[in-house]
Amino acid sequence: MRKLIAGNWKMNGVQANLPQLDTLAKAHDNASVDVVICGPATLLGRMVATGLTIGGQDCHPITSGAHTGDISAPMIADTGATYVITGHYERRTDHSENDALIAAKTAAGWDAGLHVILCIGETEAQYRNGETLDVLRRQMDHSIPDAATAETTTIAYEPIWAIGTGLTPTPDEIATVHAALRAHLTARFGASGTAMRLLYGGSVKASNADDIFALPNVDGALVGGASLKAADFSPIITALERSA
Ligand SMILES: O=C[C@H](O)COP(=O)(O)O
Repeated sequence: MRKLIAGNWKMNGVQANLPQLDTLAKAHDNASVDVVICGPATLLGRMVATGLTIGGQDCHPITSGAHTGDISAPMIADTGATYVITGHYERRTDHSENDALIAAKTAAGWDAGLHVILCIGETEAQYRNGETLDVLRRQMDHSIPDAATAETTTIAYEPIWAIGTGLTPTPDEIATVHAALRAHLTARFGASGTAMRLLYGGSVKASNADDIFALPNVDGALVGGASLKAADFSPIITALERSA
């Protein structure tokens, strides 16, 4: 399986930031891993023009209609983007998205021909109470539609308490969680579950990337803050290439 590194710009980025992508595109035009930037909807078309692989950060579960401010999966695909994130914790929290809605958005992404990066993760309280694996299995069972395949879907494990905090689980904890996720995916989806990429996300940076990418069942990363500047993101891409 080809590893994947995805940058999530979240609600950041205006036209003045596009040269960051030109720098990345030049530095990694022959990358041995898949490199994706999930940008703000306002910039997707311009981001596609850089030659990088581009994704959206969310999509509506239906294709069109009276939903002011929303963006559908076909609209994302129309920009030339080929990926979309669903289930990110900030969507689950800021917009009260539940697993059923995330499953519908995921299916909508597939229908539009987009590869979906579906996020799961536990809160700090759930982590402290030892509920992590139960929470993640429940999220996977209810937010990943039955039709998921390795070709259409990537799962990103993002402990909520690690997002943007500088905190990360220990390498042993990440390895334990990813092994459990892999076992669960294989039990449900067979060979496709074994081949489905599993990303780690949450405070990934150049200084911890090698340790995280060396872990079994870590097939890449979903990177937030450190994906905004080419100077920060490029060494993380290179670290993933080293591990591939
Ligand atoms: O989508 C990315 C994640 O939320 C991780 O964000 P972060 O790298 O800023 O912690």
